Amino acid sequence: MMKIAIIGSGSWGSALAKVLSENKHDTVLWGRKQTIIDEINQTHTNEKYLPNVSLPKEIKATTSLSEAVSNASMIILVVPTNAMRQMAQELNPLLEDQAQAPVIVHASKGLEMNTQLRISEVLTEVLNKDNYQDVVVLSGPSHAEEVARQDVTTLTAASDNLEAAQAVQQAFMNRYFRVYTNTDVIGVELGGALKNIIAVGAGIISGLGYGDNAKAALITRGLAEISRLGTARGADPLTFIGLSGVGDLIVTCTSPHSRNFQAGTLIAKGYSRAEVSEKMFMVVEGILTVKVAYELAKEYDIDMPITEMLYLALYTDKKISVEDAIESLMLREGKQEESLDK
Ligand SMILES: NC(=O)C1=CN([C@@H]2O[C@H](COP(=O)(O)OP(=O)(O)OC[C@H]3O[C@@H](n4cnc5c(N)ncnc54)[C@H](OP(=O)(O)O)[C@@H]3O)[C@@H](O)[C@H]2O)C=CC1
Ligand SMILES: O=C(CO)COP(=O)(O)O
Repeated sequence: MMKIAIIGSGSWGSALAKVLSENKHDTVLWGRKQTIIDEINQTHTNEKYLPNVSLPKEIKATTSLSEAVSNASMIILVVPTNAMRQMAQELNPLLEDQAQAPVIVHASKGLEMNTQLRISEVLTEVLNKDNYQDVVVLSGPSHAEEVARQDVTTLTAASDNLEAAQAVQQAFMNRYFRVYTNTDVIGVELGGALKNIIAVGAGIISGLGYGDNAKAALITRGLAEISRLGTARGADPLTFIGLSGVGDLIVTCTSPHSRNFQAGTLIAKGYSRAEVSEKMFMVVEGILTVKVAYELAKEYDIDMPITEMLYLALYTDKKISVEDAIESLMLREGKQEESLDK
């Protein structure tokens, strides 16, 4: 058993802390809001982010980053993608004097705005490489609410160093939480980040009353465009038919638990991007990732028609209605079906 620090006491950080504590690890959960930290310590709940869940009383919560990471063998970052750089900068000096360099894990899903970097790229860019062992990505179809009630869940731990991925696998595995390893970090991170875009689209078509045919079309063609961009960025195409690809697409595009899906239903009701962000108090990564993916698609000259339509609807004043966007997707030139070329 080891000390594991979880950085981020939102839905996913709290659910992961619950799993690790149930696995008897010395689990410390860091968050920036004293009220939430006090609630976790005193009533063993986090009603804002994980309602109606009893957390193990052994979880120690703190607002002190140095207390959280001191002597931790594993540090798991679970803050929104665009807070990762800042968190890594704050972690850097705290890792200087550790007796043993920790494994760094992240379990978030997005691409950094402005730099277009994957989260592991941000972490390796910022963290002093002498002060940590490896970076591991934990991803896959896993709603926090379901993990918290011990529903059967499968994930992927990916790292360039298989042994580091195996360490994460061992820390988390139990009768309801099964972890596979993978060495395709690029594919696992891109699958997790880009599926959020398609989940926003799924929420939109559901909100507009389209049926299961449309949903299946969106998931399948969404997977095709995720795979095209992913392989152009160096991912193994097979990764996209794994847990962090099609697995996560299925879970987020078909579930009302998904915040990205919920955001899509609000867009279908006519709310603007700013209004949706305001109404959803939890992080909706897909709305930001649309912009980054659109820019990458242009840069790499990749056809990503669903992403492009969402970008036009959310980020431009073209005033394209969702119905018009769907019609224009449907009426594009007829094509031959294949997964990677067009
Ligand atoms: N929820 C889920 O089921 C899953 C989520 N994920 C991914 O995990 C990541 C986190 O999501 P999730 O936990 O659900 O998000 P939530 O919205 O539930 O929680 C976000 C957490 O991040 C904190 N936070 C926000 N901004 C900052 C910042 N600038 N610096 C430090 N902390 C900050 C919030 O703190 P505060 O309360 O102080 O604002 C809160 O604790 C996302 O990338 C998401 O895609 C992955 C798998 C499953
Ligand atoms: O990534 C998730 C499940 O695997 C959670 O998705 P949402 O952020 O859309 O809720």
